[in-house]
Amino acid sequence: MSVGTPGTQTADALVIRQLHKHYGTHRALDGVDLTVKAGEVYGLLGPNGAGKTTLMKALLGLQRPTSGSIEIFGRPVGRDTLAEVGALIEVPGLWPTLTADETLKVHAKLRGVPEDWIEGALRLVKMTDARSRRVGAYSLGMRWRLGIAIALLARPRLIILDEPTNGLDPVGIREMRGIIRSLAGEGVAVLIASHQLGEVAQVCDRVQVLTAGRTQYEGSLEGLAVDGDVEAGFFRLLETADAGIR
Ligand SMILES: Nc1ncnc2c1ncn2[C@@H]1O[C@H](COP(=O)(O)OP(=O)(O)OP(=O)(O)O)[C@@H](O)[C@H]1O
Repeated sequence: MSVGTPGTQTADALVIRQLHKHYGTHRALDGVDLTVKAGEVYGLLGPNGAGKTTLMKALLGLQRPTSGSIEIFGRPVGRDTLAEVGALIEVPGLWPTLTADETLKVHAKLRGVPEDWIEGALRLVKMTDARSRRVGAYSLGMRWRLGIAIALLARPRLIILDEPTNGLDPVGIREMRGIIRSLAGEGVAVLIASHQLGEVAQVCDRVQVLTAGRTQYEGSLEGLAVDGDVEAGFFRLLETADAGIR
């Protein structure tokens, strides 16, 4: 399946510069920079209240930033750029009595995409065998995969996943990682927001740690490590940032 057309335009799928969002005197985002390239998996990590949802909403055009810029494939956020974006916020609500095939047909009609694109989306999430079963009988992991297939239907070149591991068991998390890597292999840019380091970090090429709207770290996962321990480095960073706020 071809989702998007890697390499035909700029390699930067998403460029965020000096993004600020203030609610009154509260700075939910305080000068965040972030770039995700085509074929890259980027993890936005931070505790509750760090500003991840605020950033996602801004890049989906749901919220106007106080200042700063967001470009998707070189253009400011708007109707035409959002056609390039697929998003999955946790596990989607699905109709239990429909099969995966029927569910995707409904979404194909709603998005105005040809039905023959369904096949590729199902293959990418490894659901061709389960396509004729009713969604009500699916495990949470299968529902998540169907959610991804829905997000992929319109062949987006940038995928945004908010807390993708919520509720998934270890098998589901492993499958999720495999699917995310396949997407990146197809040239899709993937932005994952999560408050969990362990469950998503392994799949990321680069991560950014955000606390209270500020970037505390950006770079490779290894660079976050203290004495070779990435998790220890992550928690030390959160504690240091927390102490700075108090
Ligand atoms: N509409 C709003 N009005 C005022 N403050 C808000 C509003 N939305 C978010 N905030 C505040 O902005 C900060 C960032 O919130 P945000 O939801 O973006 O964080 P988050 O990292 O997504 O956290 P969570 O994982 O809990 O969703 C928080 O302090 C939150 O209370």
